[in-house]
Formats: sequence, C-alpha cells, structure tokens
Amino acid sequence: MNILDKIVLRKKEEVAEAKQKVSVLELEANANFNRQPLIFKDFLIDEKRTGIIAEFKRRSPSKGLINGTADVAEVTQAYNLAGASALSVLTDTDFFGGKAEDLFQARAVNQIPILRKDFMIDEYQILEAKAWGADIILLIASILTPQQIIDFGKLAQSLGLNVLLEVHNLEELEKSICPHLNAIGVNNRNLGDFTVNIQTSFDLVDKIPNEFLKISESAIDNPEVIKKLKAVGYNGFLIGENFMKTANPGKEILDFVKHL
Ligand SMILES: O=C(O)c1ccccc1NCC(=O)[C@H](O)[C@H](O)COP(=O)(O)O
Repeated sequence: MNILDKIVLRKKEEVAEAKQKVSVLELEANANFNRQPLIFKDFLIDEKRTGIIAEFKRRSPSKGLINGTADVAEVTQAYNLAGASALSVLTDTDFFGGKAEDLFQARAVNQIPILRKDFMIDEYQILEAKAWGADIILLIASILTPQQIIDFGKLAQSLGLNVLLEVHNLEELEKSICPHLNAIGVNNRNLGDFTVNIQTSFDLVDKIPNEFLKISESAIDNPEVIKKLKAVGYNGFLIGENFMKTANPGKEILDFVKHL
C-alpha cells in the first residue's frame, strides 16, 4: 500500500470519528459558516500580490519534520504582508502535523483567501472547511472518482467556496475536468513515490482550458522558476517547504519575493 492509500484509509476513519463528535448542525452554527468566502481569482490576478499560495506545513510524509516551532498566526501574517495571494493551511494531523485550530488561527488574523489543505473524501469535510474559515478547498483527482469531483465541487460552490482541483498527469486532468471548479493545480510531486519534477507543470499547462486559473504546486524553490511558469500561463504557485524549512519562514518569503 503506498502512502496515499494509507492517508485515505486513515482519513476515512477520522471523518467517521468527526461525524460522531460534531453534527452538521453544530458545524453550521459556527460563526465562520455564514461568512462570505473571499474570491481566489481576485487575489491571484491582483498585481500588488505575487501569485504565491504560501503554505503552513509542519511535516510531510516525504520529508518528515520540516518545522516544529513555527507559530501559525505569526507565519501566515508574515506571508500575507510579503504579498502572498493566498495561504494554504494543512489540517491533516497524522501525516502533516496540522489541525483545525491552525486554520481558525490563520483565519482570525488574515484577510486573504485560505486553502484548507487536506485530503477531501467526504462532503462532511467541505462543511468543516466552511465552518473553520476556509475560502478554498482542494480536490485531489487521484483519490476521487469523476462523480465525486462533480458532487464535491457543486456542494463547495453552493457554499461560496472556491474549488482547486489537483492533477498530476493528463489522464487525471481529462477524467476530472468539470464546470464546478475554479482552479486547476498541477502537482509537480508524484504522491505515489514522492519524486518531483517541475517539467510536469510545463507539460500540462496547455492542456488546461483557459477558463480555469492555473496553479503550479510543489518543489518550487527559486524565483526564476516562477518567472518561467508565469511566462507559460500559470497564475498561482503553491510553495510550502522552501519557506517552512527555514528558521524564519516570514523572512524567507520576503527575500524570495524581492527577486520576482
Ligand atoms: O509533501 C508531501 O510529502 C506529500 C506527500 C503525500 C501527499 C501530499 C504531499 N504534499 C502535499 C502538497 O501538495 C504540498 O504540500 C504542496 O504542494 C507544497 O509543496 P512543497 O512546496 O514542495 O512543500
């Protein structure tokens, strides 16, 4: 069983446990549930911002511990001030060291879109994302059926949430594309074996219809790569480890954006 299968198996257990603990009515009663989510596109195309979706990521299956001391409110505010167009906050605990509270804290101190970065396999998690203050949800093509992508995308958009579909190859893109998406992300990391290759983004960019925002994800570690990705049509750049692996992620992003 590869790591993605393990993550999905554990996620099914977690969602079943969460449903026992917190009812849908309780999720809907959260103040964030009635908040109007921010529009991802507005911030990505804002010329005063950088297109960077800056991720708060404590650990990962491929790298183990990345940063055990960073404070989520401090780091996400620094990302925002440096010109990030959006934030990505991991809420998976077992594999990434994140939690719902991280999203609540990031939401409380930032007014730019926030992606709930998790492995969505059940509509209940979309309601959680809204209740926790997210603006964007992630749907990963390799763990969902085309029908689930349609159903989850419809539900998310009916709640005002933006939907980012993640693909890694042409087959995933072609089977998953549907009208209930706002953005398509090409993950440069193969989630089966953790190999990374930026070329994946260059190979797929022209296959993504222009009506969708185009995002390149993972393994982006220098500003020159962003310039090249922008030149071929990408609007957004999801970066986690490059900032989080340093002692001061907020300073690291500032130095990075100076070279864009
Ligand atoms: O990062 C991993 O090791 C990983 C393993 C299994 C599933 C997903 C994984 N990462 C999720 C991501 O997509 C990245 O956190 C995100 O794109 C940022 O990537 P990076 O800039 O390389 O940290």
